[in-house]
Amino acid sequence: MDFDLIHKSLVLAQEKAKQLNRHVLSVTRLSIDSPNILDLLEKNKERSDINLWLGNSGHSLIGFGIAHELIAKGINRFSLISDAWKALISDAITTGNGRPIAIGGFRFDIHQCHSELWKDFPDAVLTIPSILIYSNLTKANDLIISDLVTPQSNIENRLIELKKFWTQINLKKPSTPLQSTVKCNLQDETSIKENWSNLVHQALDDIRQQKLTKVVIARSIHLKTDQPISLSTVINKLRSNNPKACIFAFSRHHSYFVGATPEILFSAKSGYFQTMALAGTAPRGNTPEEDYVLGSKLLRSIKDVTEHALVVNTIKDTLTSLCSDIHMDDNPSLHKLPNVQHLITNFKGQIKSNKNILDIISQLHPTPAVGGIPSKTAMSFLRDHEKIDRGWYAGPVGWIDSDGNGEFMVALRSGLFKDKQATLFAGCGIVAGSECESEFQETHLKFTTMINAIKN
Ligand SMILES: C=C(O[C@H]1C=CC=C(C(=O)O)[C@@H]1O)C(=O)O
Repeated sequence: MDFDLIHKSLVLAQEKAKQLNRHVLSVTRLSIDSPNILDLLEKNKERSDINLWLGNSGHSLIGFGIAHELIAKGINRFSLISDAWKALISDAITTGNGRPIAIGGFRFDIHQCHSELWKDFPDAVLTIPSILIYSNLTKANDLIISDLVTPQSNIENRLIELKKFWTQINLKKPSTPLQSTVKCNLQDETSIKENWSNLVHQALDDIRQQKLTKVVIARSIHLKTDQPISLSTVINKLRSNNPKACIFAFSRHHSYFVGATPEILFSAKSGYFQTMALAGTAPRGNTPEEDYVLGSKLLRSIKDVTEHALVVNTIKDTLTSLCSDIHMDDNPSLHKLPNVQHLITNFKGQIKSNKNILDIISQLHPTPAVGGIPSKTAMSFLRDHEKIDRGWYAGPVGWIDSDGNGEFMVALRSGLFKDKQATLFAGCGIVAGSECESEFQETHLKFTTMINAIKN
C-alpha cells in the first residue's frame, strides 16, 4: 500500500484545516488486487463498524471503521444530512484520484415511537468509512482510505493508526463456522394472526370510509438461535439465494441490520437515474407451469394492478419536478424472486442538474410501496395501528459519492440481529379487495428470504 500518498493527503488536509479552522476530510484512493469482499467480511465478522453493499447492478462496497459520521435527527434529517455532506465534500482533500464515498440509511418514519430495539440506529446516518473497498463491473478495485483531519491532528500518529488498521483488517484469521439452529420464540401463532387480522380489518375499514386508498402494513417476527448469528454466514446465504437482490448490512455497536432487497428507490450514475415501482405480489409456483399461471393471474389481477398503479403514478408525479427525459415501461411486467413474484414498472431518465440523490430520495420516500395513499394519512394510520417499530425497515439505505453517483434501495426483506436474536420484518399493501389470510401468507413468504439465510 502506498502510504506516502496517504501521508501527502493528510498533510494537505491539515494545511487546509488550519486555514479554515475546521476539520477537513482526507481521501486517498489506491488500486488493489481483486480483494474478495466476502473473504474480508469473514475475517472481520466480529467487528461492529462494518458497512456492506453488494449491489445488484455490480457496485460492491465494504467499509471498516469510521473516518467520519454524519448523523441527523428529526423532520429535516434528509436536508441536514445533504447539507453536511455537501459541506464535507467541498472542503475534502483527495489524492490518487480518490473521491469521498459515504454509506448509510434512514429510519422509515421519524414520528413512529422509537423503541429500544433500534437504539443503535439513528434517524439518519451517512458513514465515511476509514477503509473502504469499492468495486464495480468495469473498474479496477479501489481501496479508499479516509481520515478526518483537524488543525491539531498528529499526522504521523494518524498514519501509523491507519497502517495498523489496514493490517488488522487484512490479517488471515482461521474461520470458525458457527452452527446456528433457529428456534421460533414462544409467541403463539393465534395471537400473531389475531393482531394481523385486526390490523387488516382496520385498514379495510379506513379504505371503505375513503380515508385511505392504500396502506402498506407490516409485522415482525422474533427468532432465537442457540449461538450468535454470524454476519458473514447470513450474507453468504443471502448472496447465493438471491442473485437479483441488493444485499446490505450495517453493523452498529452490538446490532446489525441486514437484508436482500429487490426494490430500487433511486440510483444515479453520471446524471442519469433508474428507479422502479414494485408492488403487487404472488407466490412462485412449484413447477414452471404453475409459476406461469400464478404470474399470469398476477398480471391480470385488478386488485394487484390497481395496487401497483398507485405506486407508479405517485413515483411518476414526484419525478416530474426532479428529473427530465423520463422513460417508463408501458405496462407492468413480472419480477421473479426465489419466493415471490412482483409487478414491476421501471423508470429511467436524466436528473435535473440542481438536484442531488439525497434531495430526491427525501421526496420519493415513503413511496406507496411501503407507506400508502394519501401518504400522510397512511403514515399516521401506521403510527396508530401497526404496533411495531419499523426502525430502518422499509427506509432508504444506500451509498453516495462526491460526483453525485449512488444507489438507494428500500430496506425490505430484512432483519435486525443482536446476539442470539433476530427481528425480521415484512409487509404488504392493503387496498380494496385485499384478503386477510392471503396477505398473511404473503408476509410469510417475504420472511423466508431472511429465514433461509439464518437456518442451517
Ligand atoms: C413491504 C414489502 O414489500 C413491498 C414491495 C413489493 C411488493 C409489495 C406488495 O405487493 O405488497 C410491497 O409493497 C415487504 O417486502 O416488506
